[in-house]
Amino acid sequence: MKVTVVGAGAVGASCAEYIAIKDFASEVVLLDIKEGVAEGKAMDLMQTASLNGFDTRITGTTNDYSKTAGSDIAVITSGIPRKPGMTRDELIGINAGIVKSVASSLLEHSPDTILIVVSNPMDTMTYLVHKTTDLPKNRIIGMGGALDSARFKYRLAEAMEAPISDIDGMVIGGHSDKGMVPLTRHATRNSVKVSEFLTPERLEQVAADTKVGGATLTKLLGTSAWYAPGAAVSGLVQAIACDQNKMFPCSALLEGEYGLNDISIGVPVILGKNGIERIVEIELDEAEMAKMKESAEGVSATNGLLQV
Ligand SMILES: NC(=O)C1=CN([C@@H]2O[C@H](COP(=O)(O)OP(=O)(O)OC[C@H]3O[C@@H](n4cnc5c(N)ncnc54)[C@H](O)[C@@H]3O)[C@@H](O)[C@H]2O)C=CC1
Ligand SMILES: O=C([O-])CC(=O)C(=O)O
Repeated sequence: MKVTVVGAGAVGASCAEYIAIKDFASEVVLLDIKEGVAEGKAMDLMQTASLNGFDTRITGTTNDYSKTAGSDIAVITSGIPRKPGMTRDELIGINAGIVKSVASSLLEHSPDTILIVVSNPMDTMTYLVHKTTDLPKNRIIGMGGALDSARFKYRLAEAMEAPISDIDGMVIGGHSDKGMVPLTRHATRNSVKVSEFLTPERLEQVAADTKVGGATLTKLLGTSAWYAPGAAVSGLVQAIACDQNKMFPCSALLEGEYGLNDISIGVPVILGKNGIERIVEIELDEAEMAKMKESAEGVSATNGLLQV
């Protein structure tokens, strides 16, 4: 199993590290345009192999796509991150060009690969890859909901003073401060609805904190987060590589599901060896459906800024 990660920055390197530590891939190739950076990070990570007990071989390359040939899965993290006070949408001008050319170079050398898009604004970058490549829709996956759901569970556990392993919950919709739709009504602590433990006001606060999870970290760090994003990507990669049939909310191209068309947005999907094995349509109530519709309008407006 060969995995390429384009962008050896904060998220790319974290993602490579988690993939290696989980030890399910034979090879991870890191690629970056900055001379020597991918090679350096790959070497540094390889020097953790005997300490962390993995056999995955990590190599780095400066923009040589021939080294990525035959990748089963390729992750796109190349592009600029936001700074405090910015929205993810503001990154579109620079990141669209990068994501489009990276996807095309990857496919030249790995025509059968499954692409995972991470660069922001992620739903729109995923849509861009759908529009500019001829890959079937199951092989283009946007990562956002897995991360947002992890943050939702963190906030729920914090509010309930419960261990995170007790909590289950999911965030769908667009990966943006306003567009996320935390499914509070469906969230549970060991199968018991979270509304049994928390007041409606506290649950509102949990949802609000979840939605600005990325912005909160960006303010603290001066750039956006990387540990949880890297871990979330590694979870998707593992589900595909190991044909786990695991369910994650991912940005997927919709053709009528949830009443939406011609948009890539976060919905629950089953991930296995073919990428998106299927989209899961869960029953949403009127309020949840209205939030999803509003979220989709936001993503569509950003898609409208693309020049494709
Ligand atoms: N979807 C999600 O949930 C998340 C998305 N992100 C996004 O991921 C992206 C990367 O974030 P960070 O790793 O923190 O940024 P970073 O600045 O640390 O790393 C980005 C890397 O991309 C490289 N790069 C730029 N153009 C390239 C090209 N044409 N080919 C190859 N490499 C290229 C840069 O040299 C840099 O090393 C950002 O757009 C950020 O907003 C970050 C966290 C979560
Ligand atoms: O907040 C950002 O810009 C990066 C990101 O998407 C996240 O951490 O959720």
